[in-house]
Amino acid sequence: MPDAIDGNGGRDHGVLAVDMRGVGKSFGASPILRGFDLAIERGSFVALLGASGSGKSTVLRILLGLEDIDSGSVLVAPNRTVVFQDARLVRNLDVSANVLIGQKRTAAARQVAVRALHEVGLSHRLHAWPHTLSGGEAQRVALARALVREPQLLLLDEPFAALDALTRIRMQQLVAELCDRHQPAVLLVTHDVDEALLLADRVVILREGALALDRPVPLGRPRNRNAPGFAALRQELLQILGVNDDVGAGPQAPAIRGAAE
Ligand SMILES: Nc1ncnc2c1ncn2[C@@H]1O[C@H](COP(=O)(O)OP(=O)(O)OP(=O)(O)O)[C@@H](O)[C@H]1O
Repeated sequence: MPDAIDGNGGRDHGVLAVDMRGVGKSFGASPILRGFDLAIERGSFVALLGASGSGKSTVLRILLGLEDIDSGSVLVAPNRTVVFQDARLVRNLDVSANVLIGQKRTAAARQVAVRALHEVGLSHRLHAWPHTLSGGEAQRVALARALVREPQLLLLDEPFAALDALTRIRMQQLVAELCDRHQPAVLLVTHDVDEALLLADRVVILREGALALDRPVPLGRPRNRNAPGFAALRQELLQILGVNDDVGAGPQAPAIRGAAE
């Protein structure tokens, strides 16, 4: 288990929800994290990008206490919760009971659940069964379940990856609103550079076990993809991730065009 941040340490922990220093982690002979550092201030939204297999989910699992580390130190806010790519609802519990999983089901708790479901736009589905929900609705329930815990740290592991493009946009807007209102610290793992830039105060990139970039996102809110500076930031991140997002302009394209002219 990582140690809990209690605000009494020698470092300035009172303002941090996450403080990972020099973390090393291997699976067998494969080093995944090598001297990985990440600090997240309370109330701050950080997006973690990186190639597939670079170790993003491993970072989240370490913060959840599901993986031990080999070296370094990890301090984390004790009140933390996670939303995964799939909502992980319990099939034989209705929506409001799913929101209250692990909580005492008092009348006051039920009121909190109703309020949270209202916040995510699901007041009309309080007693629905999980199998009757769309993917977007199920993720809203997962968000409501996270909200009722009033986490100091909200971990989001590609929470929109399984949703269609339009639902994804709506969910991004919802998460931006909820985080603005509740102000948890957030660590969002995503493959989507636009999503990172739309939501985060800071973007960090994991490469070869360490941070290849730790960059503030100097865009106002609410945000959209047409904001001045958005496109330039997007290019910068794609370049560091080693991605060229031109479609149809591979190395062959000019020669083929030339041959046809
Ligand atoms: N329990 C485990 N045992 C052995 N190897 C593991 C284990 N968990 C993860 N790995 C390996 O560690 C590496 C990092 O995995 P991780 O899931 O953290 O990457 P990721 O950046 O989240 O990837 P993706 O973007 O594809 O989800 C991968 O090579 C993975 O196969």
